[in-house]
Amino acid sequence: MNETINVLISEEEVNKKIQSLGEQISKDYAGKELHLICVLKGGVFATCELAKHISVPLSIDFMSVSSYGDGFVSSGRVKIIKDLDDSIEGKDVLIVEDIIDSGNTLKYLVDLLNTRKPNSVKICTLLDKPDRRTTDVAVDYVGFQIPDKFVVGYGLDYMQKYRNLPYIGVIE
Ligand SMILES: O=P(O)(O)OC[C@H]1O[C@H](OP(=O)(O)OP(=O)(O)O)[C@H](O)[C@@H]1O
Ligand code: HPA
Ligand SMILES: [Mg+2]
Repeated sequence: MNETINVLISEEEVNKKIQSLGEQISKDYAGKELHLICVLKGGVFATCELAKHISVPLSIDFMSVSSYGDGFVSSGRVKIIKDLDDSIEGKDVLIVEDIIDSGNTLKYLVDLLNTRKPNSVKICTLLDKPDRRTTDVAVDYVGFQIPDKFVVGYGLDYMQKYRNLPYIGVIE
């Protein structure tokens, strides 16, 4: 079955926003090196686009976590599918996500990464759905706040589909 998808945030708006986030992050980390952590799978498009607009030296590592399975609602259990390859000890870490919804995933990740003695841990998310938050997490860089709708595109999936849409859409 094919779902109907309406555009919520256009490709141009998304790309412009990520560019400005990259410029802000470059200013904030001037004189430092940055270690980006891409949260797979959803964070992959935002991470790649953001990295292109960051001008301080950076490295990238990948962690794969999952809590939604194929549904619209978080299972509440965050499962590590793939851990980081490299140590983050002493590094300035920036976690890059596609969305913060309940907050379960980022809360779990921040708590986990903080046990590994990084110099700092900050969060950048393309989308923030504040109405759905059940766990408090401090987010440092937000692209867009969105209403309580299930969105797809730019890394976000519904049953593993639609991640490749170059815009943010809403399933109706
Ligand atoms: O704030 P939360 O309620 O935790 O929701 C946000 C998380 O859910 C999605 O990932 P998902 O677990 O579906 O895995 P995926 O990235 O592989 O699609 C999304 O990419 C975030 O990582
Ligand atoms: O709105 C969403 N869409 C896709 N995946 C998600 N994971 C959390 N929220 C969402
Ligand atoms: Mg994800």
